[in-house]
This record gives sequence, structure tokens and C-alpha cells, in this order.
Amino acid sequence: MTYKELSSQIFNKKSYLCVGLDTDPHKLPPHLLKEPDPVFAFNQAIIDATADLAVAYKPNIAFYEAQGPRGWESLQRTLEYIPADCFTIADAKRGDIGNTSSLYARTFFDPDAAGLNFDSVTVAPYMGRDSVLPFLDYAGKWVILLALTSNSGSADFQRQRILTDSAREQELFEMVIKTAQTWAGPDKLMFVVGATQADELSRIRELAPDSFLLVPGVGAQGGSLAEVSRRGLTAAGGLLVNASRSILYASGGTDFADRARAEAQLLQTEMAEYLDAGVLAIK
Ligand SMILES: O=C(O)c1cc(=O)[nH]c(=O)n1[C@@H]1O[C@H](COP(=O)(O)O)[C@@H](O)[C@H]1O
Repeated sequence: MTYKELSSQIFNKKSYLCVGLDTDPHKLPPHLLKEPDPVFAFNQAIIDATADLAVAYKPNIAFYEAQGPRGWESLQRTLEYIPADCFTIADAKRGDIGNTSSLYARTFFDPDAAGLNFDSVTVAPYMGRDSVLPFLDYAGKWVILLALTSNSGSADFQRQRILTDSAREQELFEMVIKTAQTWAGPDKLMFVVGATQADELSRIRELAPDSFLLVPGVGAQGGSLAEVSRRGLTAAGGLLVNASRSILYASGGTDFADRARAEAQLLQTEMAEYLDAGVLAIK
């Protein structure tokens, strides 16, 4: 999906909601356990219930890999079931020396070589340029680079102050954002910024005015959609705000899909208000 197509989806659906498919086999409603692939049955119902409200889906790969080969099959079925008008994110947080990253990229981007056909993958920047470039080699595919994450441990490295070449102080995540933009433009590169870090979003917008930001951390982690939207929205939309547990596990019973829809609807209704208000009005 191109930058322009993603932006159009946001304004067509009046939504920048990404539904996180962090599907935990131990949290499935009991009535699904008799299905041949309970994880897929759950995801299918969630996707059916939310596809008109969401512009993206983000399966977190850990939840599938932890199930062994069965989990990978559930992941593949899920990916194939996601409607074509939705952007897909493999939340894998990969990155390694170049030849290894090439194989990770093939895993998520190359269905002709036994891989999956995601639109994007999350990548950790710690190993630097040559660990990221192999993911950027795929036409039409995106890298979503971790910049300032939602967890408390983000302070350990990402918030550390370092000196720039001109001896000015900056935080490490700022350097990541600046340097990575010399590797690829906003048509192929997004950044992850946690919703719990909304205070930093204005500064991040100055550093990356046109980039899409994947913003997880509303819902279960307590980030504010209003704050994120006020500081992060751009004329192209520019945001994908993810919620996982608050949608998936709104109910553990037979009404789980209806309750998931209701949670997604609350977020989408709020997003539509912010989009209708106009980006400049929100600023
Ligand atoms: O890359 C991510 O998606 C991510 C980055 C980050 O900084 N914080 C974060 O929570 N995530 C992911 O976003 C999802 C958040 O899930 P909930 O807290 O249940 O909405 C999980 O899949 C996390 O792995």
C-alpha cells in the first residue's frame, strides 16, 4: 500500500485505528476451542467485526511463534483474511547483520520464497544502517522503526542524552529519527512512538513532519488518543494508533466480537471527530 493509498483510507474510513492482533490462545472465549484453528477463528471474528472501522491490522508475531508451527499457520490464515484495503504490519521487531536481516525481510515480504506478504514490519534500530537496509529493498514494502517506545525501559537507552556533530545535546531516539530519514523517505519508513510518550510528539513531528507514526499504547497502557491526535495528526493523516488488548479481550464470552466492535467504534468515533475538526484546528 502506498503513502497516498494509506492516507486515502484514513480519510475514507475516518479512522487511523490499527487493531493489534495479539491473540493469546489462553484468553480465547471457551466456545472457540472446538474450532480446528481457534486462534484463526478468533481473529476472523475480530476482523469481521472491525474491518470497516480500522485502517490497519498488526499481528504481534510473538503470540504466533510461541505456538510453534501451528501458530505460523494461524498467522498466515489471518494475514490472508485481512481485507485488501487494510494496511498490514508484522510486529516482529527484527534487525540483525545484513545477511540475516535479508532473511527476516524475506520471511515477512516475499511470498514467492515461502515468506508472508505483509505490507510492513517493525524493526529495531540498535544494529544500525546495514541491519535495516535489507528490509528497504522490497518495492512497495515499509519499515516501521522503533524510535521512542511506550514502555518504562525506553528511558534506559532511547532517552539518553548524546552530543550531535555540532556538539548540541539530543536524545538517542532523536538521532534515530534523523539518521534513519537519510536511509529512506516517508513513503517507505515509519516510526514507532508510544502513546504514553505523547509529550514528545510535537518534537518528533518537527523532526519527521511527513512520516507516518505507529502509536501503540492507548487502551491497556493508558495513553491518551486526544493528546496523540492533537500533536501527531498531519494533513495526510500521519498516524496509525494501535489498540490490542482493550479491543480483543473486551469480553471473554460469546459476545466477544460485538464488544470488540464497540471498543473499536469508540476509538473510531473519536478519531472521526479529530479528522473532521481539521488538522490545523487541532494544533
Ligand atoms: O511496536 C509495537 O507495536 C509496540 C511498540 C511500543 O513501544 N509499545 C507497544 O506496546 N508495542 C506493541 O503494541 C501492542 C500494544 O498492545 P496493548 O497494550 O494491548 O494495546 C503490543 O503488541 C506491543 O508489542
